[in-house]
Amino acid sequence: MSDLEVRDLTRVFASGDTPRRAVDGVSFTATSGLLTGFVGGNGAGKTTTMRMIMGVLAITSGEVLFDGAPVTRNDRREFGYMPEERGLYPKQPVLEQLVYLARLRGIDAPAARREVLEHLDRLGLGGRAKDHVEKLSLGNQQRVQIIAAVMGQPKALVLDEPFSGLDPAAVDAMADLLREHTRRGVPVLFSSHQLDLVERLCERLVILGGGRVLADGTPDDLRAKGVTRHRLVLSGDAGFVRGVPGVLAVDVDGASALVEVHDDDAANRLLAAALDRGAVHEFSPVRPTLAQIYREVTA
Ligand SMILES: Nc1ncnc2c1ncn2[C@@H]1O[C@H](COP(=O)(O)OP(=O)(O)OP(=O)(O)O)[C@@H](O)[C@H]1O
Repeated sequence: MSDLEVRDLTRVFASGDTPRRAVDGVSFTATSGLLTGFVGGNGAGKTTTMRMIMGVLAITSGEVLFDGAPVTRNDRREFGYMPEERGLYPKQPVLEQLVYLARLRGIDAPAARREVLEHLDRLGLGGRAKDHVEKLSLGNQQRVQIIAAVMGQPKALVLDEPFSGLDPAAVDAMADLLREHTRRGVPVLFSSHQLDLVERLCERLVILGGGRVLADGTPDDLRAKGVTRHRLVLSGDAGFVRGVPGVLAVDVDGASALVEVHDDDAANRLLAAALDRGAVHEFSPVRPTLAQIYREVTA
């Protein structure tokens, strides 16, 4: 069971006269056996962080640890990496290319062929083994890229946007595949802009903004820190909620309102005012979605 950890990781790009801190003191752990989602807006620093983890970009300061010790070249050789710039050769057949990549990882030829064919079948590409990569749709090329990253029992997986461009069936197949790796005790770190997907899949989350960690924890931890909203459903019009002190009306639609209450007193005032007007059919907390938490922490 080996965690992948970054400590105070920083990368400064010298662009003209004004150096830019694209990653600025980032620390987090991708725990072994868990799926960690890495989210953040465009330019937040996710790709730069992953490149430093993989050693394809020099670190300005800070460190990357694997299994509690500074990561070595040999460790990284055994990590599965899916880079942002997809690195397939367009004019080489799929099977040949994947077998070649597997052999670079030290897998012998028959085992490599067996593993590649199994993965192709699993991801619905069994009939495309002899096609050149360039003949595949972008989503199917993405599946090939994923296979390239997960072959040969990697010790950790670092995947930059592995789900982008995949259809729902491929997302499910891919999620199953990643879970198999977490079950082996491997840390899996993946970046994504698809918050609904991250919410569904991840056991841990790291939210990055402006090169810094804005929030880090399990989805439940982050939800507990977010603002809880309440849904109020009445028999009559709910528009009065707009005038209750300490209550922010997020959405009012006829007899139903979604509100944020600042404290328990405001909640009591709201409920009393509602009861004065007639029957209250529902007054219940609404768990914040990851998208809502994301908006709050990146605001
Ligand atoms: N080689 C480079 N030279 C100069 N600046 C760079 C370089 N690579 C990245 N940057 C800058 O670093 C910042 C972080 O970029 P990065 O690609 O890591 O973000 P990201 O979170 O992966 O974004 P996206 O979601 O858009 O892929 C951006 O402002 C980017 O312009």
